[in-house]
Amino acid sequence: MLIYQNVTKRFGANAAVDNVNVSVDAGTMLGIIGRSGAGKSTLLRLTNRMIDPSAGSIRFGPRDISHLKGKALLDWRADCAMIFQQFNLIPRLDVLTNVMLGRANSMGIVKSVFKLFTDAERHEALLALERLGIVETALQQAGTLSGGQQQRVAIARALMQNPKIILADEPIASLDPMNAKLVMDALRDINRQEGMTVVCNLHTLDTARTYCDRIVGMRGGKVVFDGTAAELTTDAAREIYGAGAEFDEAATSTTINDRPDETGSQDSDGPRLRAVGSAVASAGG
Ligand SMILES: Nc1ncnc2c1ncn2[C@@H]1O[C@H](COP(=O)(O)OP(=O)(O)OP(=O)(O)O)[C@@H](O)[C@H]1O
Repeated sequence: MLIYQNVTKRFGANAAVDNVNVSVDAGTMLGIIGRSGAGKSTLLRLTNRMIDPSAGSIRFGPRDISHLKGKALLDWRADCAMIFQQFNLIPRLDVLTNVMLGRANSMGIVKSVFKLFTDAERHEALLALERLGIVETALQQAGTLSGGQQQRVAIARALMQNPKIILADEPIASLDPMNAKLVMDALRDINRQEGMTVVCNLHTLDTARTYCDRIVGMRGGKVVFDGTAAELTTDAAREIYGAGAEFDEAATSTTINDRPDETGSQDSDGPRLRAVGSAVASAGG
């Protein structure tokens, strides 16, 4: 279980995350939504402890991860895989090596610098790539792959880390709808197959609705919605994104929806809400 208790992060006078209280059951696929600047990335960076909270605590199972230092902090970062919008691969290295670098935290800096991987690790990395449907790219330079392929390499690298939780910071924001769907399908598959907790920042409301068991909506650093896709009503979406936001249907190009029956029947404003999510994201970010 992941528990945020009165978590605040201030940058000067600005509370980027403002007294957040959320408990996430193990094995949940959690989506965090909100317009640009709402505090989504800050919450993830607090979770993997790239930054320290100004107040409050974050617990993962029995560990209070908000005040870890030294080896305990390194251990937590190894347990906590992070996927970024811009993939963060090493473009000149081949795909297989990039995936095996997921082991770097546990194998030590010297071994990873000299790329001293075992046959078993190579095999495991190939299996991860196969699972992601891109094993044929194993010997290509990572930088030559499409964005969607690179993000799947990043997911394979995360799997190689043997994490206890995956944090994904807008993993599909740079991808076209088809690749976005492949990446979200992969994250959901890992969540379902391994029972792995996945926390995913998303720009688009419809993606959160389609893929997430639970959705947290942030605005101005605060949690203003916490519920299921079905509970995310028109009013709740307005509260998250700001009422009366002007939007243009043409800005809704990043919608993905592989469960049209469910999302289409939840309420008659479904397409409009999707438009609000995408348009606000486009305008703000
Ligand atoms: N390192 C920092 N120094 C100062 N202010 C910061 C820093 N990081 C974030 N902020 C501020 O904190 C607030 C929340 O930013 P954050 O990046 O968490 O929002 P977000 O919801 O992830 O936005 P986006 O969707 O655009 O990524 C913003 O006002 C931002 O300017």
